[in-house]
Amino acid sequence: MKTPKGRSKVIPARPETENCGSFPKAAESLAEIGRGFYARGWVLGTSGNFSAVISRKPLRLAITSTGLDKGGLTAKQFLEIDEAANVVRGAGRPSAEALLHLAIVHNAGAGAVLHTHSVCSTVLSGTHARYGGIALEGYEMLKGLAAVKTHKHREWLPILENSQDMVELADRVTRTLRETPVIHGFLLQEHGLYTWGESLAEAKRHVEILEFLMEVLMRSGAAQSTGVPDGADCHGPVANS
Ligand SMILES: CSCCC(=O)C(=O)COP(=O)(O)O
Ligand SMILES: [Zn+2]
Repeated sequence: MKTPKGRSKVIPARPETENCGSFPKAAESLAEIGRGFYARGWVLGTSGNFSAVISRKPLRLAITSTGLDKGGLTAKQFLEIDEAANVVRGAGRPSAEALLHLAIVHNAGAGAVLHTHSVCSTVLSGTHARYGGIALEGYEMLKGLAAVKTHKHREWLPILENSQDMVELADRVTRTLRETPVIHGFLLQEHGLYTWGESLAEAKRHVEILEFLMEVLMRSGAAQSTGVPDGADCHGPVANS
């Protein structure tokens, strides 16, 4: 590309290429993030899975093996997979949800994909399933999502019906991402949260922001319905007779 003065313009590397090129480095960073999420209670009981793009052409992901306790996650427990979820480095089976990671990488341009199973995402994805998603609006923390500049932003977190058929589910994930390209994550009903980012750091931030906002929603609901005496209105409890 030429500048108006005819000089070649240096195009900065896209942040999404940040993870590329080093499987060991990506696995190390993902393992550290996974242990942190376990400590927060977001990936208990072997739940959750994590991946990062390490090469785009050909497509290669570092991804967790299936069935791991995330509390002691290490870099050695990661596998390298290709665009069809075949293992090309390491021994073992990749996450059962690898096809969802690939669908997100393909259709959201993600450089990293993180999946958590917090109590809040599990509860809210059930209570809000009949609305098709959760609208998050008015919170300063929304500005932690990529490209969001104001608390007035309305973030739509779609809820997809859960399934054990990963081919079918990956297909619905793909359709959701094509139909609503502005989202930063989605919920699987009574299952958990998927979010992603151009870089691993961005994906981690998105988990923290979305988990925070879901916890706020849960606690706000509880705050409104607990400690309020029967028959009370917003001016206080009814007088004792
Ligand atoms: C008790 S976790 C059930 C499976 C699941 O939803 C999950 O996130 C972990 O699956 P993986 O195959 O990645 O271990
Ligand atoms: Zn899961």
